[in-house]
Amino acid sequence: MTTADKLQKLREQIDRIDDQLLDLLNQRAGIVLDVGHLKERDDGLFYVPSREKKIYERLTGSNPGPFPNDAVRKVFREIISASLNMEMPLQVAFLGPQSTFTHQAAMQQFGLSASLVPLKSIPAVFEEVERGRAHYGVIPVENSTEGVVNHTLDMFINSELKIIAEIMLEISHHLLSKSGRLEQITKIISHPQPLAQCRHWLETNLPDIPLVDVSSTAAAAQMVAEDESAAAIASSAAAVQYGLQVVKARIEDNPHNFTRFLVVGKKSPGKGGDDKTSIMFSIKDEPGILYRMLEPFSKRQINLTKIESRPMKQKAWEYVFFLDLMGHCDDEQIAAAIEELRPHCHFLKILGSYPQAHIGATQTELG
Ligand SMILES: O=C(O)C(=O)C[C@]1(C(=O)O)C=C[C@@H](O)C=C1
Repeated sequence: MTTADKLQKLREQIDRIDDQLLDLLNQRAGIVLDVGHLKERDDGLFYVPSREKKIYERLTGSNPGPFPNDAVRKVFREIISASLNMEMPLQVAFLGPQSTFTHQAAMQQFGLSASLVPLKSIPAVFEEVERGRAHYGVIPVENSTEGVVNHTLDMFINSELKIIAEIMLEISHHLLSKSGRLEQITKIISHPQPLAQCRHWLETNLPDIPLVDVSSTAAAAQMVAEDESAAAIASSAAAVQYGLQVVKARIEDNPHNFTRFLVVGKKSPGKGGDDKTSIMFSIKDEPGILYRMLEPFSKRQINLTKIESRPMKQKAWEYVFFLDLMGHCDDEQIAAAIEELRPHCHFLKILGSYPQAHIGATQTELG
C-alpha cells in the first residue's frame, strides 16, 4: 500500500469517528434541552457551575489519553457553553475592554457561546447585573502578588448580588510595543496592578523609563498601537488584538502569579459538594471581639481560608470584615457558626456559597 492509500484509510477512520462524535453531541444536546425545559418550570437557574466543575473533574480524572487533559477541558468547555446557550442564551458583563485578563477569565468560565459584554468599571458591571441587563458579571477580586481589589470588596457593601462562582487565572505579563525593540521605548503604559507586579524587572532593566497608569492593560495596548515610542505591559491576547510585538515575555516578578475573579449574579446556586462561602460583617466595638468573632468557626473546626478588613466609608475607625470559609452556608455547622456570630455584628451578609476554583488554563494557553 502506498503512503497515500494508508493516509486515505486513516482519514476514513477519522471521518467515521467524527460522525459518531457528532451523533453523540446531538444526543447530548437533546438531553440538555430536556434539562432546560425542566429548569424553566423549576428555579430557572440554567447555569450550574458546580455541575460543570464535576464534569471536568470526572473526565480529566479518568482520561486515559493520549488526548491531553488540557484539551479535554477546552473541548468540554465549548460543548457545555453551547449547551447552556441552547437552554438560555446568557449575557455576561465583564470589566473590559476586550483582551483584559477579566475577559480571559470570563471566556475560561463561560466559553465562546456566551455573549460577553465589556464594561468600563467594576460598579458598571454590578449595575448591569442588578438591573437585569446581564445575567452574570465577572470582576477581579484579588491577585496573589498584589492582594485584594478594594473596589470589588467595597461594591458588596451596598449590593445585593451574590457570588455564584470564582475563577482562577494564571497571569503572565509581557512587555509589548509596535516594533518589538527595547531601545525605542521612552515610556511604559499599563494598569497600576501589572506595573506593581513587574516592579523589580522594570527597576532592573528599564530604571529610567517613566511609567504611566491607565485604566486597563488592554487600554495600554491600544494606546501603544498608535505610539511607536511607547510600550505596554499586557497579555498575549492584547498583543494579538492590537498587532503588537513582544519585546520581552513573562516579566512578572513572581512566576506564580494568579488572579482570582468572581462571577456575580442575582441568585445563589444550591450545594455542589466542594463549596466555599464568603461572608461580610461589621462588628460592635467590644473588648475581645476580634477573638470572639472567630470562635464560632474554630470550635466547629470550620476552615477559614481568608480574612480581609476594609474601613467603613460612612464611619471613621469602623471596619467591615470579609471572611472566606470552606463549606456551604446551608451546611448545618456553618449556618450555626454564622448565627452565633450575628448578635456581635452591626450587620452580617452572606455573599454567596459557590464551587471552589482550582487553577484553570494559563493566560499563554488562552492568548
Ligand atoms: O446539568 C445541567 O444542569 C445542565 O444544564 C447541563 C449542562 C451541560 O451541558 O452538561 C449545561 C449547563 C450547566 O451549567 C451545567 C451542565
